[in-house]
Amino acid sequence: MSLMAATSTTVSASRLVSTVSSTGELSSSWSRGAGWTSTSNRVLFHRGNRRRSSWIEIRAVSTTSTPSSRPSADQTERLAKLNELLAEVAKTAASTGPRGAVRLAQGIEAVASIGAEWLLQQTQGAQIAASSRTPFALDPPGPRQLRKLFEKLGATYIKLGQFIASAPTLFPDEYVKEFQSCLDKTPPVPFNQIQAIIRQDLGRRIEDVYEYIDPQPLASASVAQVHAARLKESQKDVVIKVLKPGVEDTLTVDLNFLYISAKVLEFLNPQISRTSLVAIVGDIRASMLEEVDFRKEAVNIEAFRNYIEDTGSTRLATAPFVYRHCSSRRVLTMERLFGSPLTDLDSLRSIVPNPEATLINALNVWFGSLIACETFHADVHAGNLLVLKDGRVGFIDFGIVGRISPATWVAMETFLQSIGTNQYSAMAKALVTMGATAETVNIDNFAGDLEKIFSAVQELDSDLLVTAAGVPGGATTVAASLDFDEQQVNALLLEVIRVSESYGLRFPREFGLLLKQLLYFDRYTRLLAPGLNVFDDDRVQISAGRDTTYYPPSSYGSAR
Ligand SMILES: Nc1ncnc2c1ncn2[C@@H]1O[C@H](COP(=O)(O)OP(=O)(O)OP(=O)(O)O)[C@@H](O)[C@H]1O
Repeated sequence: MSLMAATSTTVSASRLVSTVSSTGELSSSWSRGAGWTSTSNRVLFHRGNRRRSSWIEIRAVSTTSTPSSRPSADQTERLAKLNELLAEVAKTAASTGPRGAVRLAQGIEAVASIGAEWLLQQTQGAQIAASSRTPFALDPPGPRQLRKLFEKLGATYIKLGQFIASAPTLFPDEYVKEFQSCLDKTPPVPFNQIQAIIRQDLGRRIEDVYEYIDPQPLASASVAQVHAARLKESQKDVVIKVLKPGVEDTLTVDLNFLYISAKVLEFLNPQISRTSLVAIVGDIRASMLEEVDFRKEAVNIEAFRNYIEDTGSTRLATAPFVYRHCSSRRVLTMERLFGSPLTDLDSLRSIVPNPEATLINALNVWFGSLIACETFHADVHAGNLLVLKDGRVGFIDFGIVGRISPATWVAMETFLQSIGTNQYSAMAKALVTMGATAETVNIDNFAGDLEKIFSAVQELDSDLLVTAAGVPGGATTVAASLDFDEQQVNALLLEVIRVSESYGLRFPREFGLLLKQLLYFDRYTRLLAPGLNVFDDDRVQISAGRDTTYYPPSSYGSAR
């Protein structure tokens, strides 16, 4: 294929026009005067009109001399790929429409403000260095700036940040660690906008469905806002989770952008395609779209409720009943659970004198759901596990769920049992089964490395117990020590993954999600029931869904 044949395509979209001339010059322009032009070694970005315009030029500097002006087969192929990519960019940009331009402006503003902050810090650093006559080294923008940028960019990027934090099998350590603290607290949307969404989605007058809705939200995060309410007919107390306005638009634009970025990255660095970047983007896309469709969350909640009923454990645990007649894609009306977060030790002790039984039951119910339900609750943190006034454990927020295949679960089971019994060879074999690899792994060496990691954990445990014991019963202080502990959990998870990867293993994302949840439970246990070892206690049924025995809270002296 000749160069000209490969590049003589014209791509057009409603607003963005991208052309490739017969001389090989590629150009693109928006109808309002912005655009870009590229030749083989130069890209010019243009913005403005005839009177005022500005150009940015990016020049490719070749480090090797070109022996001949005839393109090689490789170059021709890349040019053809570039052409395909441009066609895809144009198509995606067109489908994104004017929302894209607005979002682009927001993006530029966010980048500029984080950039300015970074520049200020560097300038201050340089001034201090100059006055103290010490050498100054520029601190390049890194994970911290990216995390702050994501927080500024809102919903999609905050979720993306949380995805990165939950996927140490896919992303580098420093980013996984930094994104653990990606804040998902955004100012509430005015109540009249929330009412408008409820009205539109339910297609009824609010006063016909609800006795009242508290205008003051219970919670407001980037994607949803939660309001307490009461149903009109049944007079039941409920909460309404409402998708914030504009979230879907932002998501469409941002996901398109992510998709294009993945494509561009793959084009620029073909090595990347080997790490299946597009598959990762697909995973991100699917999990985000699931989280903003509350009908999916309703299905997850109901599956969990059915499982609780089928296993006869309704006296021990619950999840909110979903009121389907007043729920939709953007509105989720569910039973309001009154309780205290599992980590609020003071309130917890006033409800259940001995929290150990409550915790064991929560664990057994959750383990059981891993196999019995199609999805498992993959976001059981302090705020999403409530201890209700009657002593039951309430599971809320089924927005993030994981799926685990039976094959992975079998290996996971062996892995968990080996943690409890310190059998590192068994642990190494289980990890090799889960992490697909064509290489032959030296099990003895791998087991030795794992042993080093897990012995370090024993030391962490004693640190944690001292922290917890030194607290004079205040819930805030206990929560603070848990925050600290979260970092340790993540560090341990990252360590297991890093060592495994050094043996050529790559785990599915579900492994990371599952292991992280288990480690959290392990940490909670050490606070709430120091005598219990999650991984090696007969009362904890890791063998999910098989002969699960539940322990009546009375047998451990707790009140219900
Ligand atoms: N069924 C419920 N009963 C009582 N309170 C609830 C219920 N559902 C949600 N809440 C309250 O609303 C808060 C936010 O709910 P939820 O976690 O479902 O939303 P979210 O937007 O996914 O928040 P995040 O991801 O930050 O946890 C909860 O922490 C809890 O305080």
